[in-house]
Amino acid sequence: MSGVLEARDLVKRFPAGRSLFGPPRLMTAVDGVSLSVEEGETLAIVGESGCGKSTLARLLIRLLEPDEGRVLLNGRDVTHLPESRLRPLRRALQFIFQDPFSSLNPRMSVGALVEEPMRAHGLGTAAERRARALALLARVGLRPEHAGRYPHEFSGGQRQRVGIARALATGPSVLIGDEPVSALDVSVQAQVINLLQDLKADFGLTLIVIAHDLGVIRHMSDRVAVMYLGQIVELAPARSFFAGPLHPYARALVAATPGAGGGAPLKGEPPSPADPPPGCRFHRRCPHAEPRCAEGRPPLLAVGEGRSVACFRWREIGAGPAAPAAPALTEAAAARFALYRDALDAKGPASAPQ
Ligand SMILES: Nc1ncnc2c1ncn2[C@@H]1O[C@H](COP(=O)(O)OP(=O)(O)OP(=O)(O)O)[C@@H](O)[C@H]1O
Repeated sequence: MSGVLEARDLVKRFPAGRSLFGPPRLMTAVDGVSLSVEEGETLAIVGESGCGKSTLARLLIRLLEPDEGRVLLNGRDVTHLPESRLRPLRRALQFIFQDPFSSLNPRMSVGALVEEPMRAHGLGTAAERRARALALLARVGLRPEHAGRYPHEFSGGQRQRVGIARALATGPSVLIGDEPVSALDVSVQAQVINLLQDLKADFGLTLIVIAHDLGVIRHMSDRVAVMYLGQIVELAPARSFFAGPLHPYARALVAATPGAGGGAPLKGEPPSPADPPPGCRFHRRCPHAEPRCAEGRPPLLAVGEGRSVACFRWREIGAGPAAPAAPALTEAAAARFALYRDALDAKGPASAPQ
């Protein structure tokens, strides 16, 4: 595997209101993130609301320009390419939005919505675009007659399928899903996750998935990056992460997952990114904190077996009482995944899923 997308020391600041005197205040939404997304993997980015997941994803696909650091696509520095030269990158990196309804133009038919990115990128003739749109709609489980209908005529799951077909239209190599299933009913979530998994295999895609739900992430990711207040605090293969996270924040996140059997709950709210604590940003909420944690920022260190952790005490914590293991999918959810797969095998993708 090689790095498709690489972040090097990315920093992104936003205005954080005005102070009475002096310059406008800034908050650092992404604070020194380095990361390599490997070809063909599914990388999950997790963390509490506001920790910078979406900002990081937007930096990676150059929907935002960083204040510091670099973004590399297939080894090429694309950090400061002007919009006029971002066309190939826009083709290669596509976004799946959380709320498919708000991301789809209600006045366009579904067929036209899937054709539009191809037209925008000057791909194929009108007939070729039409044929490809129909093929993509079929591939995501919609029928040819759906092409003439409008987004409001579809269920949430079907609209997300349209969003996925549209994202695939330009032949991207990387798909980024920002909470791609969190707006959907639980039963439909499983179908869309399985669809993404199948598409990933068929099209040789690399997936970056932002999600709150660790059950979803456990089911679909190869690696997990945990963010806290703009920084990555743990990066690990999903299997070892879910067998026992090392960073105290990651352990608390996993322990808080329904079905994980509890464990030390997270104390308090995350601090404001406009006024982060010194040292380790988690130390005020950390049950393992000691004085040095308030003084210096622990670096994200490789600790073997492809894992990295930003904690001075990871070794003692890892060797301590068993880490909370993330719950497996509930039996009901697992059965739904299996059912969906069976249905696809038996009838093909046009079996009108929700
Ligand atoms: N365009 C913007 N202008 C000002 N502040 C922003 C902007 N975008 C994000 N922020 C702030 O940056 C921080 C990180 O936001 P971001 O959306 O990246 O977090 P997140 O982890 O994706 O959160 P969520 O899970 O709630 O979407 C938040 O404090 C947010 O308010």
